[in-house]
Amino acid sequence: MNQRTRIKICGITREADVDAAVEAGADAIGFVLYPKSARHVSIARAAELARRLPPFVMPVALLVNASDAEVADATAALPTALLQFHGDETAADCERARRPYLRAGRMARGFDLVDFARQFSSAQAILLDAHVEGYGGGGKVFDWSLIPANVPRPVVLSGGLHAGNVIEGILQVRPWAVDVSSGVEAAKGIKDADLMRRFCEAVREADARIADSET
Ligand SMILES: O=C(O)c1ccccc1NCC(=O)[C@H](O)[C@H](O)COP(=O)(O)O
Repeated sequence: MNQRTRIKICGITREADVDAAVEAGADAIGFVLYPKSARHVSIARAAELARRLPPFVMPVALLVNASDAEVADATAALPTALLQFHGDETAADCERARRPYLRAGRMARGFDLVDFARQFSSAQAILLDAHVEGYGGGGKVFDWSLIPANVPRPVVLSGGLHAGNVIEGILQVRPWAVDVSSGVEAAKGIKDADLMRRFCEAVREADARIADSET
């Protein structure tokens, strides 16, 4: 049973936001390597920011339909990073990286998440995001009732989360982890320390309610 919902804060571009996210309680920090994103950082910049992370806080390198060369550059520059494939990558594409990875699934009515999770059986987890233009980071909540009970991989709940809805999301979905970007921002790529703190506090509140309900 997942006693503590892990927290990923994504789209970090500044040193102060790395430090504030860690202080707030993030378990993982996402760096968007997708050039078309407003939260994009270069591989070198992501490596520079990742060097600020203390032990036990994981960097996540986020890729969208990157070339094998780009993936190789990212894994060389970020040797401890978990990869997150957030485009149209196949399981073979993801596995060629030979690195633990998350695979994003963009939830929409008719999307067969169980089959998708079976396809990506080598993924550490499936990150469930809303189906938005530009692949991700859209700040949009999807219908959590679309998530079946029998997903055969750990689930990361994502898409439009914030301090005001994450408790409900955790109680309803019971994910392994939650992921947030827009919901803790002052502007795209500019995180708000107070919003990050409140988000992580809300996740702790959800975990406490679950623990109480099981005693
Ligand atoms: O964050 C982006 O700009 C982005 C762009 C393209 C693909 C993925 C992207 N982010 C991936 C993430 O893991 C986000 O945290 C996730 O989509 C949730 O974002 P939000 O709904 O803004 O919390």
